Amino acid sequence: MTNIVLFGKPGAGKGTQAEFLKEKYKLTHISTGDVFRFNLKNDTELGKQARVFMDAGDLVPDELTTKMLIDEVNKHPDTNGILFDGYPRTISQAEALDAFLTSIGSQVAATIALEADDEILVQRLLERGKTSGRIDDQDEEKIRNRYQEYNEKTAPLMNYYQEQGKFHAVNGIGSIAEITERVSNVIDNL
Ligand SMILES: Nc1ncnc2c1ncn2[C@@H]1O[C@H](COP(=O)(O)OP(=O)(O)O)[C@@H](O)[C@H]1O
Repeated sequence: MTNIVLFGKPGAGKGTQAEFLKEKYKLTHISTGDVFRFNLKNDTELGKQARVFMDAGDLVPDELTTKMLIDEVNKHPDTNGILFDGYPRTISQAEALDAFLTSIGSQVAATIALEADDEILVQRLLERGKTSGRIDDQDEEKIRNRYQEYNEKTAPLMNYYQEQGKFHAVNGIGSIAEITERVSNVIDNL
């Protein structure tokens, strides 16, 4: 299994790139944000538990998120590899992911970060909020809260993966195709 973690701030383009990369490398794309939104929409028990956190732009608690993530991965026993989008977002999640992948005889092959300037990203999210219906994209204060969550809880993961020699940064500004090309260069050289 070639497991890739797509890493980046809210709005950095993880979901957009994932759509191309999953086709190109025949990977299973798991977006924790999408799984949560699906559960919210269908008003499942998980959705009910996650809603308050998501609507505020806070992270959903690790235990709930990790359980959901493992359930998703287990739905694809024969996959070539997983493209993780939005997970892990905390050190505790990264450790849980490592432990889980080790338990199935696998590992993270690489973490690829899409880098972009905060101000550009906030504008992108506000644009997306006009059409996506996502509550967390419509309010600048909630967006700023997501960046704060990112800086406090998610940014430390860069070090975590750097120490393992698995961290690769890619310039996330450019056309979608240009960025796919940059990410592909990293994957092709693994
Ligand atoms: N790994 C995670 N841990 C905790 N909460 C998460 C995780 N992934 C997604 N969420 C929740 O879902 C929301 C939306 O996720 P996502 O679409 O990936 O966000 P963004 O567009 O901000 O990158 C997050 O703000 C958070 O509340």
